[in-house]
Amino acid sequence: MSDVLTLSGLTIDVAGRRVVDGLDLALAPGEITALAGRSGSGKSLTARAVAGLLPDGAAASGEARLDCGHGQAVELLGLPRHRLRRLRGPALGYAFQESRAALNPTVTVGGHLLETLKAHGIPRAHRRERGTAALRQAGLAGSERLWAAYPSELSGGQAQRVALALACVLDPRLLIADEVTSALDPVTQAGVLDILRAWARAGRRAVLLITHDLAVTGRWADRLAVLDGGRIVESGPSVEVLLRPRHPFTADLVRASGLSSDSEVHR
Ligand SMILES: Nc1ncnc2c1ncn2[C@@H]1O[C@H](COP(=O)(O)OP(=O)(O)OP(=O)(O)O)[C@@H](O)[C@H]1O
Repeated sequence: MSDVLTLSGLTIDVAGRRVVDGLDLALAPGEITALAGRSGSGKSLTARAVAGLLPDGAAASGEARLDCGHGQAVELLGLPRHRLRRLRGPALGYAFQESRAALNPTVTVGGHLLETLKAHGIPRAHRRERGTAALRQAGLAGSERLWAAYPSELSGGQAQRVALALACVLDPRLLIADEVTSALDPVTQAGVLDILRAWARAGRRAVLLITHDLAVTGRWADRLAVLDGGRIVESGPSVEVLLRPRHPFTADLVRASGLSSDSEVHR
C-alpha cells in the first residue's frame, strides 16, 4: 500500500533564511511517525507547510504528496487555499500546540464540532454522535457540560484535547499532531497517545507527531526522524534509532532526554 504522505526535498525559507533544507520523509499507513529535534530545528514549519499554514514571509518548495485513498493523490504545496480548506478535515487533520488559538472564544465545544461536521456535509442526524465520539477518542468524556462549555472554561489540557478531537472528527487519512500532548499530565498523555496509535492502526491512517520528547517517541512512534538545523540527520524505526543512534546529534539528544535503559524505550 502506498505511503500516506511523501515529502521530497521539502525546503522552507523564512524572510530569506533557509530553515528547512531538502527534507525527505514518507509516512506509511497505520503508523505514527515522530519528527523530533530541539527547539528551532524546523519541526513546526514542516508541519505547517504540509497543512498549507505557513506564516507570512515563509515559502516552501519541493514536494508534499498526500494519498487521499481510492487511488487519489494530491500535491499539497502550492495548492489554492479553497482546495486546501476542503482537504483539511476529511483528508488532513492538524492539531497544534497553541490549542486555544484554534478555538473561537464565542463558540462552545459542541458548537465547534457541529460547525466542522456541517461545513463538510455530514447530515445533521449524525453530527452530535460523531462529535461526542471524537471527544471520547481524545480522552474526554462527551458530557453535556463539556459540550456546552466555552473555551475560556476549559483547562489547558482540556482545550488541547478538544483541538485534537476537532482535528480528528472527520476521520482524516493524515493527522499532524504538533506537540499536542506536551501540556497534558503523564496519565492523560499516555491515554491520548494510546488512542491515537489505535486510531492510526485500525484505519490505516498516518500520524505525524511533532515532539521534542524522545520518551514519547520511544513508546508510541513506529518511526522516528531526527531534525537538526532543518535537515534530517537520522531516521528509522524509533526503537532502533533510540537504542542505537548512529548520528552524534541523536546520541546527544537521547542522552539529554534521560532515556537510559532498554525498558524505557521498548513498549
Ligand atoms: N513566523 C516566523 N518568522 C520568522 N522566523 C520563523 C517564524 N517561524 C519560525 N521561524 C524560524 O524558523 C526556524 C524553525 O522554526 P520551527 O518553529 O519550525 O522550529 P521547531 O523545531 O518547531 O521549534 P519548537 O520546538 O520550539 O516549536 C526557527 O529558527 C524559527 O526561529
